[in-house]
Amino acid sequence: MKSFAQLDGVFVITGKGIIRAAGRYLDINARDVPTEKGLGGRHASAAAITRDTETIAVTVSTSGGTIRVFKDGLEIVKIEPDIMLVQ
Ligand SMILES: Nc1ncnc2c1ncn2[C@@H]1O[C@H](COP(=O)(O)OP(=O)(O)OP(=O)(O)O)[C@@H](O)[C@H]1O
Repeated sequence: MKSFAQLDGVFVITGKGIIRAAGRYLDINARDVPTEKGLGGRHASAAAITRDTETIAVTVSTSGGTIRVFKDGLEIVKIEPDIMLVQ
């Protein structure tokens, strides 16, 4: 998985956690999706695919490592890497 993560594009993972594909391009119209200022095409298309299909999308930003989860076209979780809680 680590080496496939080097590919451009997204992983497609089933609800049961099985990876179906890697390095896929999301061919979707992301123009009207509300994403945070400064985020690019990858985050917008991740949000858009959850608006148009029954999916969730998880992104890890290459600039800073912020993790976001999108559902129904909206960001529902945001985890900043410097606020990591260790139990
Ligand atoms: N619709 C898409 N499906 C899959 N990959 C995409 C899509 N749009 C952009 N990417 C890829 O994501 C990478 C980052 O693109 P971009 O900088 O526009 O996204 P970003 O949302 O700012 O993400 P990051 O914070 O990681 O840079 C690029 O290599 C680009 O090819």
